[in-house]
Amino acid sequence: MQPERRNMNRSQEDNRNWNGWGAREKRMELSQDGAAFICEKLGQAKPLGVSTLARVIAKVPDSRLNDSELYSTDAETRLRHARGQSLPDWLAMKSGEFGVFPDAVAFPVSGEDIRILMAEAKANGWQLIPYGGGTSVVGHITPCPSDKPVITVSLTKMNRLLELDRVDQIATFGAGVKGPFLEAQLQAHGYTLGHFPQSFELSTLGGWVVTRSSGQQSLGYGRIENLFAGGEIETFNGTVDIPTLPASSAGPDWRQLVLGSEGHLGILTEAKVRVTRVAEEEFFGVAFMPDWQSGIDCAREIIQQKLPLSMLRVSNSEETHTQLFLSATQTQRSWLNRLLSLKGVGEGKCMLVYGVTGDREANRQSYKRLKQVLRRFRGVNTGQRLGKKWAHKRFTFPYLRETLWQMGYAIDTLETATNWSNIESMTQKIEHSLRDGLAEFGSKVHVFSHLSHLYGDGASIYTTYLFPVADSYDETYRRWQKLKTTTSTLIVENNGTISHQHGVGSDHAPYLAREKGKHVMASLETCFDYFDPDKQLNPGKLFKAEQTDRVETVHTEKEQ
Ligand SMILES: Cc1cc2nc3c(=O)[nH]c(=O)nc-3n(C[C@H](O)[C@H](O)[C@H](O)COP(=O)(O)OP(=O)(O)OC[C@H]3O[C@@H](n4cnc5c(N)ncnc54)[C@H](O)[C@@H]3O)c2cc1C
Repeated sequence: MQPERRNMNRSQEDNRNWNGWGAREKRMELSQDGAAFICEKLGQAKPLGVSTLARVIAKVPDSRLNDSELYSTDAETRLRHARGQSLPDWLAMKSGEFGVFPDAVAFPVSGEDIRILMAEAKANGWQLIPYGGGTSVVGHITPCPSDKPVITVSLTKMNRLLELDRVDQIATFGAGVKGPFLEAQLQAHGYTLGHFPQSFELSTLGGWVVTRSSGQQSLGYGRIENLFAGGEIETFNGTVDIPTLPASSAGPDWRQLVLGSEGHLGILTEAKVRVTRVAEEEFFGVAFMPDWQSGIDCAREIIQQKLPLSMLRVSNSEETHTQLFLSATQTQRSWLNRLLSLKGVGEGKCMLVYGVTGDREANRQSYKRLKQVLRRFRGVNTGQRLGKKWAHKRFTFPYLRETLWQMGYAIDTLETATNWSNIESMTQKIEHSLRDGLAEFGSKVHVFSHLSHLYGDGASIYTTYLFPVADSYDETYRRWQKLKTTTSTLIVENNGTISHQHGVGSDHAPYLAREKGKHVMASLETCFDYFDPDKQLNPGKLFKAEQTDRVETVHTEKEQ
């Protein structure tokens, strides 16, 4: 590895907020109306003081590693790779109380660099944390306290399109490529991956694969598990080449183990993905349903009829109300309300956003059928104007987090997936659990949900919640923990998955055994041990050693 590889491209690093989301120069402002709406819902709040970068750099302890050309031990670089984007990560970054830092950060440029690093790690007992874009919201990349040195391995320099096979429609990328650069490289050749998570700006292909990510247009393009065709993963037991077979009945599919492996199995260096030609036409539109139940029923009908849309999401009435306050002026809201009430859609209205992607003639047919179904469920289609607005802002919403933080409000999300027959009841339970969760502290929580990804047999429920920060970071964390624990327990106890798209990391690890059962947990651990016998890869995530008691208890309940 060459010495110049040690330090990150400083301009790229410096442009990113060190203690929040995204690029430093970007913001999402809240209108006066929007701010008043939040204050009305949650009461006035007092923001917490925020630490400075210089103060945190001064707190970074000396690295336990000697200088080497394999990695950088620079304090600021270590700090910038110590945390992801969960609410606990935000509290740590804003307060400056990071807790644990990696001892070094490596910036390999090839699979060979990673093999060398892993050989050294094996010989010296170092722990390695693979790092994509650092957008995890469940504590995937935060180092756990350890008596062994910890190196975070950033894939950021492995970001090129290495091959585009037009016959097979398979593209090979360095796994560290971020969303915009991946699409730019593909679209230059007339292709797209079509994977657009809301974190698109910063998250990477490797991160998407190993966390089983889902993009906003998964309805049309498929989730990442449909797009991931194969590639190369470096493990402590050697390189594993995953072939790109279109289909196979030759035993279990190894790709399925890489998907969701969360940096435990090895480091994905190259990912081969199934791409499609850029569509002739794409548009987004918005309809309003009279109430939540008709929104759910209409969405289910669209999906079960297999109407070929690329996206569909339905907000409940609280989310619809909130979105309109945050993004539309009073004049726009009155105009919309008047129009909708003339057509029989009133107070309980629910917003349904759809995407149509394909060739013009096919789109025309899909759109015609969509409008028929909407009418059957008494929906009012407002066409593409609001859809364009949605598409324009689809990746900017995360910037609102900083604006709200500066007003004294914390924001977080929870997500699950469950069968259609359980959707209504599950949404109610989640919202109820969050809304009343801080009553004992006299604190309000504003909660709203949407169905974000839809399937023939069910859907994912994505819930956003906001609450005023308490008068200290510790107390704010305790309140978040209470909301998270109570609601996560409720989800797994009511036939929901602990995560539809964010993965397990450390925050969801305590609930995994409930979902998988004892035998699956044990066999997964055994398999991972084969590739990482000394547990050097991202320890403390996915499986939590200290959760053994809970795992046993939960298992006994489940398997009896
Ligand atoms: C504002 C916001 C919006 C989001 N929206 C969505 C969404 O719409 N859909 C969605 O699915 N998720 C979403 N997420 C969650 C997050 O973006 C995803 O989990 C994403 O897949 C993480 O990718 P990353 O490159 O940032 O990975 P990181 O956060 O860097 O790492 C995540 C995990 O992957 C491992 N890892 C990363 N790269 C590799 C590699 N090459 N080899 C082996 N292991 C690796 C890490 O060790 C870690 O365990 C959102 C997050 C935020 C903050």
